[in-house]
Amino acid sequence: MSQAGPTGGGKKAPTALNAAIRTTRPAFVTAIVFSFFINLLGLTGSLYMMQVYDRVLSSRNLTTLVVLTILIAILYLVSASLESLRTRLLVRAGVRFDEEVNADAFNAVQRASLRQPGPGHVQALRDVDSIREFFTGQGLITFCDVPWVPIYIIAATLLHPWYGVLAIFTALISAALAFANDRATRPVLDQATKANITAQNQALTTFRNAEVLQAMGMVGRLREKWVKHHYDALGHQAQASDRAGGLMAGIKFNRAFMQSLILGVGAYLAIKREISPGMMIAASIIVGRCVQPIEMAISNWKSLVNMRSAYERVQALLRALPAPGARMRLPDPRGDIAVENLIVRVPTRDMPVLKGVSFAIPAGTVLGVIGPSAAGKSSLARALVGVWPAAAGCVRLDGSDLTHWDPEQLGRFLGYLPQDVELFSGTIAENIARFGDLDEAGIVSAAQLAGVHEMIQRLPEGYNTQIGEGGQALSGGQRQRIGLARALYGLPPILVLDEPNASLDAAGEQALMAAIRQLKTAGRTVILISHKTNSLGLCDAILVLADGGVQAFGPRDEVLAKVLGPRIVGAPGAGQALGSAAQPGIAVAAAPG
Ligand SMILES: Nc1ncnc2c1ncn2[C@@H]1O[C@H](COP(=O)(O)OP(=O)(O)OP(=O)(O)O)[C@@H](O)[C@H]1O
Repeated sequence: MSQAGPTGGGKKAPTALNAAIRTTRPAFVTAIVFSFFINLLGLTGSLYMMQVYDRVLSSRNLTTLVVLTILIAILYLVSASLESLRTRLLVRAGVRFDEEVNADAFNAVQRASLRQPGPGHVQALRDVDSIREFFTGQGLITFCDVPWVPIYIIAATLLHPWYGVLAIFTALISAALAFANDRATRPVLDQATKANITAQNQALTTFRNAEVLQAMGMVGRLREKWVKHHYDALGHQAQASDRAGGLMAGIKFNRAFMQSLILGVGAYLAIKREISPGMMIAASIIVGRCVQPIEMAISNWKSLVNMRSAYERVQALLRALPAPGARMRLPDPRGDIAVENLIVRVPTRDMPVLKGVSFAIPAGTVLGVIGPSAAGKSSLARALVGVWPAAAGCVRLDGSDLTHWDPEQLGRFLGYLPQDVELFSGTIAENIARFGDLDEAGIVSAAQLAGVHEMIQRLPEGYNTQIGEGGQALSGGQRQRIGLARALYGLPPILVLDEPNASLDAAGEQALMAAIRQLKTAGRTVILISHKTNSLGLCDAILVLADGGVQAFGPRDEVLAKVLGPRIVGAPGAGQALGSAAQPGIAVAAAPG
């Protein structure tokens, strides 16, 4: 096994995968010991045959036959029990293995998805399954049998040294073929797996946009893209099968010829009276069993190669995105926010999207964030809730750098409504309660605050309505309002709302304004990103972003006066003026306070 293989983590930092292997190693070692006895008992068939041929047939003694038959039945029963125990042991070890690694793998997939959104990272969870299945299924058992080939060689040698030589020769040829098989197929199978993963990911993202494909006749073109990767995978698989096919033919020849050769050699030795006919039959079985584990290993080689690639992929992911160290529990935040010279990069790009943003607001402030498209408003929202890390500078919450908080603890104090509201499969109540304990009063009051309680009550199952994958059973506006209720759940001290009114009707907007007013009364800090301007009237302060930098920041009227000129602040249509005079592309109107 390579350095990165399941038994060795090299000099690199150990991961949950190493820990899982370490925890389950005793079970695997026990399974190997069981395999020893199972293989030892595997000799009983040939010994029985030898005794029947040489003892029972020559002496015509039926009592011996009965005793031998009872004995072999007992030995077979022991062997079957050991096999069953071995399977149970491996299955339980598999569960323990999974328990050790699944949380870290899931969290690493989550971190990877934050860096680069897409379905591809989920492959790591499938990879953990393949590793577990290898270790607990036929894969490991097959390879457990290989080390006991020497037992059969010794048994064959005890029958006659020539058989020992034949057994070694046969095992060596099979091993050479297995090695050749690995060399020939591993790189191609690796490429096939990669192409397969790419094809599957592409299909996943394509079908997520099934409506767009249908409406604009894009199915054919996107299918062509998928087919390219799919054929790529098929081509590599075919190439691997071609290469393995030739070797399998060699293996078949080896097996057939050796069986005959062993019988031929046996006949010669029997004629020379060096062995009995019973020994001749037993030897052909024993030498055959030298080849069997090796052949099984060859046919399971693909699963070993796949497991090894899966292991390396998971290990690489866990190493690239290690779990952050434990954080000290900080006191519950009030909601003071200070952003200090914040530089943020899109995780997949070098170019910063926020280029030294600084501002500070005390707890209880409602801050409006405006600016043209691509100014960096959503990027700032992501940085404020700790989704995108600061490349330089920092975001402070009650004076503590955001990175000093335990994300799970911090999450309770944050309400975040992203621009693209993503709800999860489950009930409305579960979604509002963020899939935590269902605090019914809290759920209803969050829904009421978001102005969505009546709408939920009109649904057939009310709060228990299943909303389907991604909330597909709801309209865009409903999704946004339930997303708002989720953000408001538990009245967190800080709320970051990214275009919360993008899909709202007039009633929805009114509910949103009422909610912000109540949040303000309750002393919550609200960051409100909006292209719509009727919400600006509720803001205490305004931050104008442009090209990733702060263009203006301060009390609402001051900023508007600075951007628009004092004469038109608060005047009807002021937003239009801001939109055209200062920020092309934004319609900002000062709303009644
Ligand atoms: N996931 C991403 N991958 C790559 N680039 C991104 C990503 N998200 C944002 N960007 C880039 O970052 C810049 C700022 O985007 P951001 O979404 O923060 O702007 P915005 O001000 O919220 O715009 P809008 O008002 O249109 O929502 C843009 O140039 C955008 O291309």
